[in-house]
Amino acid sequence: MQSFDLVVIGSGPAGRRAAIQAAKLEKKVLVVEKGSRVGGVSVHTGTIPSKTLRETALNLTGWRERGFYGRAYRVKQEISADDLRRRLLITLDHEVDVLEHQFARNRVQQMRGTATFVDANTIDVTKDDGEVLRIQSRSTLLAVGTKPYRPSHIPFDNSSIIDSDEILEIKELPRSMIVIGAGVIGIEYATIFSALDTQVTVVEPRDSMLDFIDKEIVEDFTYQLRDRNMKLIFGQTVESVEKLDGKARVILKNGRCLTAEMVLFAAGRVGATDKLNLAACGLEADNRGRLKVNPETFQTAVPSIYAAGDVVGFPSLASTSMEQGRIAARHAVGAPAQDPPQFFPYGIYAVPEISTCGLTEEEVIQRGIPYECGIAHFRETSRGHIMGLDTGMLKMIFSLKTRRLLGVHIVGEGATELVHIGQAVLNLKGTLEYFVENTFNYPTLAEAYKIAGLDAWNRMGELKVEKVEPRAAE
Ligand SMILES: Cc1cc2nc3c(=O)[nH]c(=O)nc-3n(C[C@H](O)[C@H](O)[C@H](O)COP(=O)(O)OP(=O)(O)OC[C@H]3O[C@@H](n4cnc5c(N)ncnc54)[C@H](O)[C@@H]3O)c2cc1C
Ligand SMILES: NC(=O)c1ccc[n+]([C@@H]2O[C@H](COP(=O)([O-])OP(=O)(O)OC[C@H]3O[C@@H](n4cnc5c(N)ncnc54)[C@H](O)[C@@H]3O)[C@@H](O)[C@H]2O)c1
Repeated sequence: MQSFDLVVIGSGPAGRRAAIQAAKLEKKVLVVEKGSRVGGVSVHTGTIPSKTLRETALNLTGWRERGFYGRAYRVKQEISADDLRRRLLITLDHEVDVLEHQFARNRVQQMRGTATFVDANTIDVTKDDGEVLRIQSRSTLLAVGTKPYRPSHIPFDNSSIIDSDEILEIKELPRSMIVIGAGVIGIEYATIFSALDTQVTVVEPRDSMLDFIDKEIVEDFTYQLRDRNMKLIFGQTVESVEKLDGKARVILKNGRCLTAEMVLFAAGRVGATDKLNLAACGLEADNRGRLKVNPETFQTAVPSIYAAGDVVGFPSLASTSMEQGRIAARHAVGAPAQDPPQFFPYGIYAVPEISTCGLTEEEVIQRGIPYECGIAHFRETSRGHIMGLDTGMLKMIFSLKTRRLLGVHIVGEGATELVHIGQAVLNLKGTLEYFVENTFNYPTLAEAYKIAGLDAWNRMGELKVEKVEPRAAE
């Protein structure tokens, strides 16, 4: 029986980063992956495919040029599902190739099959042909991720009623679509298909969407979606979903009946822990298949077993999963990592993008911190004029007492890139003066930071600097 210092189950962002980190520390590492290719949800059905689809949709529709040439402008008149898929396959091949090369360079061993616990340090790997290999692990990292939540009362048919994995396989672009669930996945796909001129309706049981985002940003975003004729139905629960002559019908609890060519059910995800036989190692998942860990070490209740990535719940991002995997691996092999910086960014690749880092205005109020905001609209920047942008805004929140940046919130073109300037200032504990006193490239959208900084400065006034007596020459 082969034995390893660290066995990583799952090759998504958490597993991949963990395996390479442990290998760099000269440990014997094995990655077990049940999928046909390494990369996890992130590469095959999640982050990379959805972002590639978004980029293709924006390029082929000419979306970014519509500010100049009008809403009817298109780069390609008839866009097919194959047009969208073509770029996807090239991107995915490249991602897998890079990852396999990383594993090979770092001598991370790989095994294809489904991992199941025999006991806390023994794992069976069942291959596709039924062969079972037994391995021994000093430590194990569960980086098994999640899969779409598919309740039994929804008649999924992989054609007109689908989940977010199946959307990548559609044969034709639907003319109309109902998206159930206004979470990040639902909203990203809803806005991408709306950009492709699909008539989109979103149904969400809560009274609003994206509750963890600053309310003012969500309001601006919501206005933009409604302005382009997307239907957003909040506070309504779905009673039933039915197939209907090649279409689908969604009946809401209030009696409203919606019909569309396609329904995307995007009401959350569940941890992929069902195949692990957790009972054999003394662990138990919650009712959504998720595992509890120590948030500093990612150790589960069983000391030699760690869990990281989506299987441990919020924030469920590829970016944070990688970092969690790295921290877990270091702890598992006895080389603990330093605490990560306090603030990480969150990027929602909807059309338009949203990105945020630090506290929202609602959180600042809740904590009783005296504050002031500065806002810039992209149309106030010269780069915005050049790009034909009439939407997009950047908001910063500052402490009145310390003048430190507390949060940065952006909606609009380039938001997910722009946010990193604010993130750096936040984590380096910078103040309003950084934005007011620094020179930014011109013309850029980053100039919005300067404009928002000046907007806050106009309300907060000058920094009161006590006069310092010049020191005598030493
Ligand atoms: C549609 C969509 C869009 C997203 N967009 C973004 C985005 O823009 N930015 C972002 O940061 N995040 C995004 N995410 C989230 C991101 O994909 C996840 O946070 C990330 O993939 C989680 O990584 P992970 O390592 O936890 O596991 P995953 O990527 O979920 O990978 C888990 C792997 O474990 C394998 N596995 C499971 N069980 C077993 C077993 N028993 N034996 C062997 N192998 C097993 C699976 O086959 C899978 O390959 C998106 C997710 C989705 C679904
Ligand atoms: N850009 C990104 O970073 C990105 C993109 C996509 C996904 N993700 C991650 O993937 C995770 C999963 O995303 P998600 O959108 O599937 O889940 P989610 O939990 O974010 O959203 C699910 C939504 O569905 C609604 N809902 C729940 N039950 C419902 C029901 N029965 N009927 C109708 N609506 C219902 C919820 O109120 C919620 O708004 C997220 O945590 C997110 O962080 C990240």
